[in-house]
Amino acid sequence: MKTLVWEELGPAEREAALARPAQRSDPALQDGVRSIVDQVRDGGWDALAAIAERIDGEAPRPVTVSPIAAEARRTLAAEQVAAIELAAANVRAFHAASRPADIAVETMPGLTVRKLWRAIDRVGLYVPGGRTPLFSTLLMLAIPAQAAGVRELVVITPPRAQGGLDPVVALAAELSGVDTVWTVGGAQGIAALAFGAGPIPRCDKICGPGNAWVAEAKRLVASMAHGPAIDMPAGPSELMVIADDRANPRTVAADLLSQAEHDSAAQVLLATPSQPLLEAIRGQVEQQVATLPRADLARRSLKAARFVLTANLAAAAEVANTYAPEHLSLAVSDPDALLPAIRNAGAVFAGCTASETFGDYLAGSSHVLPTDGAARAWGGISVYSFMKAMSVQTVTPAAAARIAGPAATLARMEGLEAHARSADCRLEPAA
Ligand SMILES: NC(=O)c1ccc[n+]([C@@H]2O[C@H](COP(=O)([O-])OP(=O)(O)OC[C@H]3O[C@@H](n4cnc5c(N)ncnc54)[C@H](O)[C@@H]3O)[C@@H](O)[C@H]2O)c1
Ligand SMILES: N[C@H](CO)Cc1c[nH]c[nH+]1
Ligand SMILES: [Zn+2]
Repeated sequence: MKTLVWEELGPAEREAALARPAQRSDPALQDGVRSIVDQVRDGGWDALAAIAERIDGEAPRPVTVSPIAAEARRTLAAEQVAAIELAAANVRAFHAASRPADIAVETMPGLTVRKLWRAIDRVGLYVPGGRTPLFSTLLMLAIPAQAAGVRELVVITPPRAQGGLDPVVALAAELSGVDTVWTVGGAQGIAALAFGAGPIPRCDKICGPGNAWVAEAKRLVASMAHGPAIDMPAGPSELMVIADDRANPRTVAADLLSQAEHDSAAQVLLATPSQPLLEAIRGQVEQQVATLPRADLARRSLKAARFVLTANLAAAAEVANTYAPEHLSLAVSDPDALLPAIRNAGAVFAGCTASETFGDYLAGSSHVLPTDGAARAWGGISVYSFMKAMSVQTVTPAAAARIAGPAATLARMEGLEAHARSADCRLEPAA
């Protein structure tokens, strides 16, 4: 947990201070991912099965979720099932309300342009499960995809350590309207979704977060010829907290640790104008981390933590905009006053009673969010992630007669005679 005084840093030091953990862009990892992706693309199912067995202990299997979900309902406590159902209901409500509306604009009399939203045909969803099955991520992906109307979802997740599909993942799948989950993960799973492998069909787009292997594999397949689209860079978790002296150090420390426990490559940051608060939060982090079941993982992540002392809250907001965190908590007494200054963040938690954990599980928005600075240009998963807009032009004969001349003129100005003649044809009476 490094402390930095923002005003004392020059531009290069500021950039270095806000760098992501180096392990996320390890060249050996990138080479490893490329090798896996190439093998699966060229070798299909046999290569996929061999790699999956070597890395995760078993070949991919399509698992029908209903019997396993039924077992989960029998074995889980009623409050556990109720909590998942609550999360699913909130995520569904938010995304159903977020569906985009088609529009029609008459740009000139008789000339109408519509924007029509259409769902993507086939989308691959990655549900992380290396350390612990993140069943909540299945809700956060599949429910928005269903709200968008995707025809076919191909869902994959790593097998459990003891093999097979986790029952709670099966229950989350059932609640999200997904009937089959493939037990395959990592870069090999992403390659299978990207290029197809045996019965796993190639997908038009791959959505979902994961560790550095998964994030790098998505980046790579999207850059390859005939590769799929991807949702966004969504790698190891990040949280920045902006706090003023009204913030509770215990709560802020708990929030920081909530993301540090995800991954040794996760990163958490604090920006505050209050030195006493900064020190109090540091003390709380040190105290609380010792009591966590995942203390080792969190401690490794905390090595890349940054505690930034700023001149004021406006400067803290600029630190956030420069870093562009996946999650940004505004642990300040007047979050609405600070919000207009925030431009770059995947999700914002406004005020001390808002919690990153609420967003992770059940507020309603998706917790699949851009990391590694991608929040400068990307938003998190929404129904838009699973749709594209197509324009439709309709023209009355009278409007065609009015616009054919200017269109032909523009075409000839670009030296494109065939375009011009195509416009000119619209001046002729219909046959
Ligand atoms: N950005 C987001 O929206 C978001 C949301 C949820 C979770 N996350 C992140 O997802 C990640 C989940 O990570 P995880 O590891 O638990 O699960 P994961 O499913 O992402 O990755 C596990 C897989 O990685 C592969 N792998 C691991 N080590 C490997 C190695 N040495 N060689 C080859 N392959 C290897 C294996 O195939 C394994 O099954 C965390 O980093 C978490 O922070 C991010
Ligand atoms: N915080 C993660 C996104 O970075 C999502 C998650 C899933 N489960 C718990 N948290
Ligand atoms: Zn989380």
